[in-house]
Amino acid sequence: MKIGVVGCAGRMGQMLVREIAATPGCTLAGGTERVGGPALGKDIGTLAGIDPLGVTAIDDAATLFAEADAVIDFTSPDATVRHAALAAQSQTVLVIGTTGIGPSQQEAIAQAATHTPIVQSPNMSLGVNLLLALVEQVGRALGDDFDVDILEMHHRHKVDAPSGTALGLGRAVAAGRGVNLEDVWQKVRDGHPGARPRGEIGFATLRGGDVIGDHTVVFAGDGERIELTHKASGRQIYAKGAVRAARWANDKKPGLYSMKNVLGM
Ligand SMILES: NC(=O)C1=CN([C@@H]2O[C@H](COP(=O)(O)OP(=O)(O)OC[C@H]3O[C@@H](n4cnc5c(N)ncnc54)[C@H](OP(=O)(O)O)[C@@H]3O)[C@@H](O)[C@H]2O)C=CC1
Ligand SMILES: O=C(O)C1=N[C@H](C(=O)O)C[C@H](O)C1
Repeated sequence: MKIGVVGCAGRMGQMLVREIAATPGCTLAGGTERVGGPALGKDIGTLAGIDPLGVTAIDDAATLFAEADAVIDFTSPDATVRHAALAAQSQTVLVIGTTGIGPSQQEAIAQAATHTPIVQSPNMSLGVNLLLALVEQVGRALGDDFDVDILEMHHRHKVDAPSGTALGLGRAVAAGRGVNLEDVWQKVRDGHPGARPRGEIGFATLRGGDVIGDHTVVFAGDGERIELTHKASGRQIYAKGAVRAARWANDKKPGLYSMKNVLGM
């Protein structure tokens, strides 16, 4: 299976190139970077810190989509929407890990998925997807007798907040309680917000250093507290999940899928 990587010089792009090169049955179809980017023309293996692969980074995503069976995208929301349109045009499988995607961008992705299989998840790791299932179950069992806040910490370079995973965890708790996250979320507390309303789902965002990704869901009741935590110690968990998703989607009908589908959860 030929897999392409858009944003191949990024933190996740490099990890994906390494993962694809090491996966039997997969070959690298190529990689892109943005127009004018410093990685253009460089070997994507060298960029990823492995032996040269004889494939250089290009800025023409349409060519990559035409050549690849699947493309993996961990870039930025605007770029992802353009890539989803190209995937629809060429009917290429697309795996989206990019977070910080807004409602109108999400609609464009859903539209593209009517033409080709797209797997989208804010976190491709097995552990976080298990955590999503657990917090939905705990949210359902405890209801709003317990207050829920979601804490996340990431490296200093991260540009979106709260993280896509934190929002996904909030959505899972809300689903367990039978409410919409958007009706109950509190993404920032500042000044004099007053006492906590019943049913609120809060978020706390920490940024610093080289933290890869920590998430904790706190269920705080009277006299007791449950905390469910996931800590990533390497980015390979995300790359492994994304390559697995690309291979899984290869024989699927057009549609918008999640890691839940890929993992059969
Ligand atoms: N779902 C998951 O499991 C995970 C998701 N993520 C998400 O993935 C995204 C990327 O994260 P990360 O790798 O750390 O970020 P990086 O900034 O390191 O990588 C993004 C790369 O995409 C490039 N890029 C931007 N626009 C384009 C374009 N139009 N065409 C081609 N390349 C482009 C960037 O280039 P330039 O630097 O020039 O802008 C950069 O090289 C984030 O949204 C992050 O939250 C991260 C880890 C796991
Ligand atoms: O930007 C990151 O690094 C990560 N982003 C994803 C998110 O926003 O949840 C997943 C992971 O936590 C790493």
